[in-house]
Amino acid sequence: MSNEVPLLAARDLVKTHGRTEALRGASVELRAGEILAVTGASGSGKSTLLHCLAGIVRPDGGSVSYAGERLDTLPEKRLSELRRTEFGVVFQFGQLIPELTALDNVALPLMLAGAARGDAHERAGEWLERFGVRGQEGLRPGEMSGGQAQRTSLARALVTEPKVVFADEPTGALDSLAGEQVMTALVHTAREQGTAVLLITHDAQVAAYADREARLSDGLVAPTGVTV
Ligand SMILES: Nc1ncnc2c1ncn2[C@@H]1O[C@H](COP(=O)(O)OP(=O)(O)OP(=O)(O)O)[C@@H](O)[C@H]1O
Repeated sequence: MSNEVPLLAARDLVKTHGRTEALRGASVELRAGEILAVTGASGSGKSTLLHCLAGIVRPDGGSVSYAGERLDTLPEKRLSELRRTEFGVVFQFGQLIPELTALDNVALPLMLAGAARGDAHERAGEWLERFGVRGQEGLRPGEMSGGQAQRTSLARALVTEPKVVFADEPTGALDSLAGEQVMTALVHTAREQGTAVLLITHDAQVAAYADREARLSDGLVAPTGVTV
């Protein structure tokens, strides 16, 4: 283990959904620029861990710190600002806005951050090009292939140049070729930008793209992180 201060750290996280203890004292760290795969069986608590780390859900116990700041106790206003400026998220089913074109979907986070429409569109176009979604800027998500839509989601997650991208099974709905293209694009861009990635997957081939693996089992992270 390095002595470097982690960018994001969860300690002894507990989260209960009704009677289900999704997390039972899970601890995990993510360093700046690191790609960490969180793996584990279905129901082991992977998504719940991601939601707590990304400040989407507050844990019932334990702590989450981002760059030395406690997220779990942060007022909602500051938390949503942090999510908007420092974090990007990608889910299994892209979750693009179906009524908006690819260009507008990617421009949206910039406009929410105050960018003018023209500037936001220009940068969104550049990011779509980086992710190989060239010439499809005017398509709506339903008119794109799964891989194109997911690469558009990556562009949307990275367009604000966040410090951390949270990716929950980003290839889970794709065939293996499209999945490889998505992972290659994500890893390449994260390395280039120095973006840390918390990648949830149950697929060993996807986990192999990461620097390190943390395995969840019944709401706990296995004692030693496995290096891949
Ligand atoms: N909103 C919720 N309400 C009730 N139970 C929930 C909720 N979210 C998660 N759970 C339960 O908590 C446990 C952990 O779920 P979680 O989605 O975090 O696991 P996971 O490892 O991501 O699973 P999968 O790989 O199937 O997505 C599961 O037993 C799940 O059924």
